[in-house]
Amino acid sequence: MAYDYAKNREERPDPVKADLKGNLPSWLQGTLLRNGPGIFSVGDTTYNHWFDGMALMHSFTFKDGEVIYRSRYLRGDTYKDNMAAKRIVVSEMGTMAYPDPGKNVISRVITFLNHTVPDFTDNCGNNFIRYGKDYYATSETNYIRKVDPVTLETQDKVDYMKYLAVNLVTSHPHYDKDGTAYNIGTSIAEKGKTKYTLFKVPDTTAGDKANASPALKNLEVICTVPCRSLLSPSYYHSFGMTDNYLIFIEQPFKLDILKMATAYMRGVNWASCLKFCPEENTLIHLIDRKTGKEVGIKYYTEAMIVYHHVNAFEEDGHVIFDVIAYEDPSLYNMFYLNVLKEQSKASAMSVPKCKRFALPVQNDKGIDVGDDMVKLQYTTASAVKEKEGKLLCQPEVLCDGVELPRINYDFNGKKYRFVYMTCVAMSAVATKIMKLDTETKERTEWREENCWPSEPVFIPRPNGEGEDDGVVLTTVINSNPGESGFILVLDAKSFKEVARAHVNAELHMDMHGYFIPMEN
Ligand SMILES: CC1=C(/C=C/C(C)=C/C=C/C(C)=C/C=C/C=C(C)/C=C/C=C(C)/C=C/C2=C(C)C[C@@H](O)CC2(C)C)C(C)(C)CCC1
Ligand SMILES: [Fe+2]
Repeated sequence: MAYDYAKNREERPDPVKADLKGNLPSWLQGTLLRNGPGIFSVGDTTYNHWFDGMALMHSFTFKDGEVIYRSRYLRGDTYKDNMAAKRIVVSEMGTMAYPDPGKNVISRVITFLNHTVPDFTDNCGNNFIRYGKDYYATSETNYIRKVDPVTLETQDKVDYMKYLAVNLVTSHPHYDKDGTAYNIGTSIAEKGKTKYTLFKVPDTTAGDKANASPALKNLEVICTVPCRSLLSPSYYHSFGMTDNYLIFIEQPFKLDILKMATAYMRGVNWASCLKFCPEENTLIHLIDRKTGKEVGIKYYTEAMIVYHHVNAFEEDGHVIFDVIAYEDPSLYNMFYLNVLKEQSKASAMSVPKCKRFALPVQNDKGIDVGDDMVKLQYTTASAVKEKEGKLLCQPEVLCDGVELPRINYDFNGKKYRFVYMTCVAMSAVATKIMKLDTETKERTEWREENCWPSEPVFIPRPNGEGEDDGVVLTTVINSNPGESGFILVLDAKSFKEVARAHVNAELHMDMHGYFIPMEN
């Protein structure tokens, strides 16, 4: 049986108690929020791409041995405008929409000149971010939408641009132990300059800035990185962070600003303005978090496309970081709804690989050209000196066919061992999740017939011992006849089932989740 990606999914706003099998650990208290596209057609119009779908959020609340489920559409301006017009009128990455379908090219030009750029979407169907005390549904535009993490009701629309010149921002920030959030955005041709800005948002739940709302009011710029090509900034989806460094990959997968300027008029989507340049290399920027300065070494590697960073850490004068890397942009192309309909084409995706890079941070004076500067026993990753201050990095492949990586976030930026991921094999539907031991390369898998698990989220046991002391939560779409979907609780050490809670509602394929532990 195939999963129907194009089908509109229903919301279930009234809380329902899930049917529990097994025993939940008593310490597991909190809410797993998940986000993903859920509405794909309105009236006679349909989005071209699965990522474009209007957000459907869902949540699983673990409390006193019970699991409560609910789901709700994000009722942002995009949702309201589309619903009021009974057709898709707001453009997304993969779908260019026009308020008036009858318009010809000339009137499009006029509309274009009037608006310069059409309405930006606030359809935030990718992930959740916490800034200060607030939770936001996010995609990658300048708009984020505050949501009530209990009822999933849609609240204020917040515009990054009020606080910082950025047109695109990732939905994968990092958080330090004080709760400060770190993120990166691109500003396109602002005052003639195209640049990436790394910024941080202090936690406002404590201290004298506690009342600032939104927390973005307290945003501080860490540094800006100029784009290596002014008219084509790189696309990126996440970045890496260690105790002392930020890792930003400037990959040759770029937005062509000139093409974007005419996209609306030409009737093509934003995604068609993305170009992959395999003949170019990938630049790796290593930035000192305290000074905001780049390390004085140019690190580069061959062309690749990375969406998800896994983790990064420092050891013996190196910064080691793990990512999920592709050889081409086929992942994005595979998620066009017409491609997903034909399963055979869907298998044309290049295999995502979990790769480890090692960046020596020490000065390269006295090192011969051609020498590998990586001095770590446990990785075959290399960084060969090409000339003064320039290193060519070759990664070690830790594992093939994996995506949507999660770790024990208490180990973010620190030496770590375990990654939890979905397994990707020749299809847009994951049938397995796995735990990877990056030290021994051992893989432990969970699967069940006709079941499609989501991104696995690790929840640490409070005061737990060891990195994998906790549980892994994954929501499972169950296509076995007569059976319903469930949230699965696995013991993270053994990767064995502890409990499952069936929901009497249809689960949908989603993207990312965020766990909010219950306050004691
Ligand atoms: C470009 C641009 C503009 C427009 C920007 C817009 C609309 C941006 C929207 C960006 C969005 C929605 C980005 C979303 C990115 C999502 C990504 C990279 C998702 C990756 C997903 C993966 C790897 C999924 C994996 C899988 C899933 C989900 C299911 C599993 O079963 C199988 C598996 C693992 C393959 C403006 C602001 C109008 C003007 C300025 C420039
Ligand atoms: Fe993502």
